[in-house]
Amino acid sequence: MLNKYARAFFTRVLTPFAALLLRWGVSPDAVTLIGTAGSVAGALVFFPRGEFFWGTITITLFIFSDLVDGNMARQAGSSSRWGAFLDSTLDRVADAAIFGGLAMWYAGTGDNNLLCVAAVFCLASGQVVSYTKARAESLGLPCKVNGLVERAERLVITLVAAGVAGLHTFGVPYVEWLLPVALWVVAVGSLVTVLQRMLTVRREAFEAERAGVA
Ligand SMILES: CCCCCCCC/C=C\CCCCCCCC(=O)OC[C@H](COP(=O)(O)OP(=O)(O)OC[C@H]1O[C@@H](n2ccc(N)nc2=O)[C@H](O)[C@@H]1O)OC(=O)CCCCCCC/C=C\CCCCCCCC
Ligand SMILES: O=P([O-])([O-])O[C@@H]1[C@@H](O)[C@H](O)[C@@H](O)[C@H](O)[C@@H]1O
Ligand SMILES: [Mg+2]
Ligand SMILES: [Mg+2]
Repeated sequence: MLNKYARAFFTRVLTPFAALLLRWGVSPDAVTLIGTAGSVAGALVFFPRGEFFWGTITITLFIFSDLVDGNMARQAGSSSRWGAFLDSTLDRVADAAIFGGLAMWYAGTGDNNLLCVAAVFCLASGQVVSYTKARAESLGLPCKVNGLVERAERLVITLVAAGVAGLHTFGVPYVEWLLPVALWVVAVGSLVTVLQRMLTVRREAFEAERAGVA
């Protein structure tokens, strides 16, 4: 949904910045790599210590690189299969660090086994959501449904909740429940998305076989 409705807005806003980076000689691959490194560092330095506010701010600053790298490649006319592979692969790394960092907090000082399980479930199911599409496409099937909770939704729900919950450290009351709620929403939403994509690919596979496509 966000991919469909918010992408045009962010493309307009980020295009001048992407053009500036190109003028400075920065490559899209460098932006992909630096953005991932910053997101991973923000997640693994701050989240396991329960510093959700600063973790979210750091990750948010770097994660927008995922919108900038493709924008740069398109402006430069250098979009490539390698770039697409690098972008998607490193997205998985950043996602693992974000939900892994939250799981580490709940497994340690956060001391909540159930929420640790929820965070691990978000990590695993998010990777499976992405895998369903990648594997379908490798088999020549389009996987035409994106589903309820794509990556942008998983990140926005989790990061908004983590950022606001982190204000608890500064004395803001009644905000810490937001992160647990977000984790359950993302967990259930990702499960629904996996099922939506699996059913779609099943139908597409049977239709392709009936039509005699190998
Ligand atoms: C009080 C609370 C306030 C809260 C405010 C919250 C506001 C929310 C703010 C922002 C919402 C942001 C939504 C963004 C949605 C955008 C949707 C979207 O586009 O999603 C997908 C993208 C990128 O996808 P992808 O990488 O596939 O696209 P590219 O454009 O890069 O194209 C890929 C192709 O490009 C080529 N290529 C790429 C790279 C390369 N090296 N070479 C290449 O050739 C190749 O052809 C590729 O195929 O974006 C995402 O998935 C990222 C989502 C970002 C999510 C932001 C999360 C931040 C949210 C909230 C933070 C709130 C902080 C609150 C703090 C609270 C304090 C009180
Ligand atoms: O499939 P998903 O994880 O919800 O969503 C993601 C897409 O929105 C994104 O464009 C792509 O670069 C990622 O690798 C990933 O596939
Ligand atoms: Mg990108
Ligand atoms: Mg990406």
